[in-house]
Amino acid sequence: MDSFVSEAGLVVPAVTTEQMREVDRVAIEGIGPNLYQMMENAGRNLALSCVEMLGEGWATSSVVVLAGTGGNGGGGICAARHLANHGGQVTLVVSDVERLAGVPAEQLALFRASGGRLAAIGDLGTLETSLTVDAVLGYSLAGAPHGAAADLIGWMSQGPAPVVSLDVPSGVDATTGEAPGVHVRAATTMALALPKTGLAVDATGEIWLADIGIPAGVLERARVRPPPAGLFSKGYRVRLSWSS
Ligand SMILES: NC(=O)C1=CN([C@@H]2O[C@H](COP(=O)(O)OP(=O)(O)OC[C@H]3O[C@@H](n4cnc5c(N)ncnc54)[C@H](OP(=O)(O)O)[C@@H]3O)[C@@H](O)[C@H]2O)[C@@H](O)CC1
Ligand SMILES: [K+]
Repeated sequence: MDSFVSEAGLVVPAVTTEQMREVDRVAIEGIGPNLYQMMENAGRNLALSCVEMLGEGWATSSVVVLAGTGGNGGGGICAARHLANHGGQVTLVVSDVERLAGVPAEQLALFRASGGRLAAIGDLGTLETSLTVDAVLGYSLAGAPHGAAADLIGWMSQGPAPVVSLDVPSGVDATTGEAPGVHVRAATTMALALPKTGLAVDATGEIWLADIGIPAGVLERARVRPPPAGLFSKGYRVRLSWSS
């Protein structure tokens, strides 16, 4: 079993998709955090990672955010809003705007009010990007990517710009690390709450773990080991490495 270790040497337990789904269920159906809170923390941490990856003068670089129709997409749309709010040159492309619903759809309404640019998937060929955010598919990947999601993955693979993936590189199975079809090769992957067992693969690139505010009591109720105390003592994102 691959273990994930912080730069301070703390061993962080990894979870399968099923375990993460149970954590989400306990949080959303129980005492919280609710999906709005978790997605906001995810998106804000992702925006901060983008700013750090682009460095000084980040706001003059073009950022393309590719979002799918579910929670992964919602986190990407949220990050796009935060970047646009701070003056970034952000272009958002959603795989299928009509299929957005619930909290992800509300994230899009917020993005539209941010002044960021929403482009159609047909405009992909015209887009320039210095950094691409991969928020297409998360841990609910079901089979080989198809349709618009596959098109977005293909677009990311053909360009030189680095890709930062939210939670898991799109097309990679969050439990096994296998890719049933096309998948993203990320420069960086920002995992949410806990590393997934499927992240111990090269497609992940650098692994960062973002805290999205889930208390230890919720993890314990989901029968998942909480991360070691002090893991986030220096901030909401920590770099992890894995050793097979
Ligand atoms: N606490 C947390 O951890 C939080 C986690 N969060 C994030 O949510 C993510 C999980 O969200 P999720 O369950 O909505 O699914 P997600 O992975 O976004 O997929 C969405 C859609 O993709 C599609 N699709 C699937 N397979 C496909 C294929 N082969 N080829 C093409 N399309 C395919 C399918 O759409 P459909 O086919 O039904 O139209 C499906 O509905 C998780 O990874 C994390 O990033 C945040 O919400 C914050 C809190
Ligand atoms: K992703």
